[in-house]
Amino acid sequence: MLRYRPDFVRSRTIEPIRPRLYLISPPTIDLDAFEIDFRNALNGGDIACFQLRLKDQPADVIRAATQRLMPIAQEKGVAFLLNDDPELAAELKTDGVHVGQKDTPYKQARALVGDDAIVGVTCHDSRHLAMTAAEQGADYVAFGAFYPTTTKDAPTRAETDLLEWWTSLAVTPCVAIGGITVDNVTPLIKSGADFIAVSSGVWKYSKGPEQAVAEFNRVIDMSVTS
Ligand SMILES: Cc1ncc(COP(=O)(O)OP(=O)(O)O)c(N)n1
Ligand SMILES: Cc1nc(C(=O)O)sc1CCOP(=O)(O)O
Ligand SMILES: [Mg+2]
Repeated sequence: MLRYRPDFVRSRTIEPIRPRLYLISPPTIDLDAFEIDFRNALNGGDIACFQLRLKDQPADVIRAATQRLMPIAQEKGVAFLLNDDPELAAELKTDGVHVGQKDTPYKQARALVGDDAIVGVTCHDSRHLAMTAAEQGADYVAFGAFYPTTTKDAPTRAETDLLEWWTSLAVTPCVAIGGITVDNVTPLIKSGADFIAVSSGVWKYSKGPEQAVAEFNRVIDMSVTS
């Protein structure tokens, strides 16, 4: 099966890495209205992947959103991941799934979606959780929340030294998440985050999602060259 996969392997070279944007949906959406925002965001510039994170929505709502949005993402080479539910991800043949510490455990999620799919794991601010997830074979580990966020009641705050530590020793890529905006993303880029996960910083950007994605990419390009 063809799967859309960003390069979830970091080679350790002296070249600075260029982090990529990891888009996360709002927790609830009106599908017709969101499709327009989504298309606009995808037109804004480079995006590695998109996570459909419709919290506590019925499976049929998630099915309908996936069937509508996944082809749009894949057409642009953007991997489509489902949050929380590896069984539904397997049924819908998404490119991957993201699981947290209170969701299906990594090994079970992997068994459900198969070896070709992307499986990412929330590791909060924990080195131990990240090492465990990476050893088990996770495609990425996610650290957060780096900044205050109103999207989720995030249980931990992560600091940039965690990214520096992780990227100095691990090859499994790391995702930085939580309250990230175009105005506060630079320290995360400088600390080595491989992926920058953003929800409200794109969907609630004053100039709209297309400009937000363009601006994130501009800041990323500036930060890796300066
Ligand atoms: C990329 C990414 N990182 C972290 C999370 C949070 O997952 P989780 O802790 O399971 O919380 P919910 O998102 O399910 O509320 C994520 N979804 N994506
Ligand atoms: C889904 C999620 N997980 C977090 C964690 O800390 O694990 S923070 C978060 C919210 C991300 O949305 P925004 O970019 O709007 O802050
Ligand atoms: Mg979860």
